Amino acid sequence: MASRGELLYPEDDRVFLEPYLPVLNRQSTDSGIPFVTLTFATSLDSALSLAPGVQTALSGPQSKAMTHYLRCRHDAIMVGVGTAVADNPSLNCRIQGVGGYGGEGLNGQPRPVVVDPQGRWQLTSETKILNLARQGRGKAPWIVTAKTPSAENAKLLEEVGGCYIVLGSQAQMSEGKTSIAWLDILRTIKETGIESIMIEGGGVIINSLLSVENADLINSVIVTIAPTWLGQGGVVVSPPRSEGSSLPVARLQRTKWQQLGDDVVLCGTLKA
Ligand SMILES: NC(=O)C1=CN([C@@H]2O[C@H](COP(=O)(O)OP(=O)(O)OC[C@H]3O[C@@H](n4cnc5c(N)ncnc54)[C@H](O)[C@@H]3O)[C@@H](O)[C@H]2O)C=CC1
Ligand SMILES: Nc1nc(O)c(N)c(N[C@@H]2O[C@H](COP(=O)(O)O)[C@@H](O)[C@H]2O)n1
Repeated sequence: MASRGELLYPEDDRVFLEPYLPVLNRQSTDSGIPFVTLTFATSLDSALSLAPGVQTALSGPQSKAMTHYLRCRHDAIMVGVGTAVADNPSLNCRIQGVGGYGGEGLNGQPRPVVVDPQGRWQLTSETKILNLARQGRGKAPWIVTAKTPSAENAKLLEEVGGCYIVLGSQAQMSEGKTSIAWLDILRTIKETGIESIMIEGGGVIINSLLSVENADLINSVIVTIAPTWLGQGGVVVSPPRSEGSSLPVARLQRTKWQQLGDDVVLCGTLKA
């Protein structure tokens, strides 16, 4: 029986996901980047949320439990600053038996990583990730940035054992936006000892990773499809086309479907 908000994801369902997950206890590989799983929940009109900055529950209880199982199968979990600001997420794993939720220490908890190149995320006493780290219910976050962090943010982060990863020299400015090449981000993450990472969103992150230029960095894609439409104005998954390429958008291989409650979970691979 699950307690304290713990989620249950049955053993039988776990078997289905196995071909799409990093190998358990695998040794470090020399690929230069971690195993990358892109995973998110979408509506039938490809929306992640009703509007930018609005958190929207799409997953039902079973697929939510599946997402939490994925969290315990990766060393790290990444979101963009848009998601961090909109959702104030926990980004921990609330599966029964995982460290912080009935298990020992923080064993099984992923490291939250937030991509925030311009220091938009203001940490406060209300920031859930910090409070969970303080309570031993999740790991302290790392923030990938291009800017020297504010003294207030740095203090709050360091107090719970988190840190900034400053990639200023790799950052590029275009039309007022700062971006860092995904290869640089993922290489740096791997150098810290992270062997696998699940990337949850939001829209900007997913669309840029699914562009033909970056899709090769992704091993698996696991999408929860909720049987609903969110209507116009939402944050949608619709990657840019690469006009010069023979394949203008990414396409999944080795696809499989699983029904979880009313939701459908689609798994596939991208890396050749
Ligand atoms: N349904 C689902 O599974 C999920 C839904 N969401 C929703 O998505 C929405 C947030 O999405 P977005 O606004 O698109 O924000 P986002 O979470 O994708 O963050 C975008 C920001 O991340 C930074 N960033 C992304 N790629 C970068 C790169 N290569 N280099 C440097 N910085 C980079 C930039 O500052 C960019 O503005 C929210 O409404 C949230 O609730 C978020 C995650 C999952
Ligand atoms: N799998 C999934 N289903 C949904 O319906 C969602 N809205 C999301 N959002 C992602 O989960 C994060 C919230 O996680 P916590 O429960 O706070 O740990 C949110 O920030 C999105 O990354 N995911």
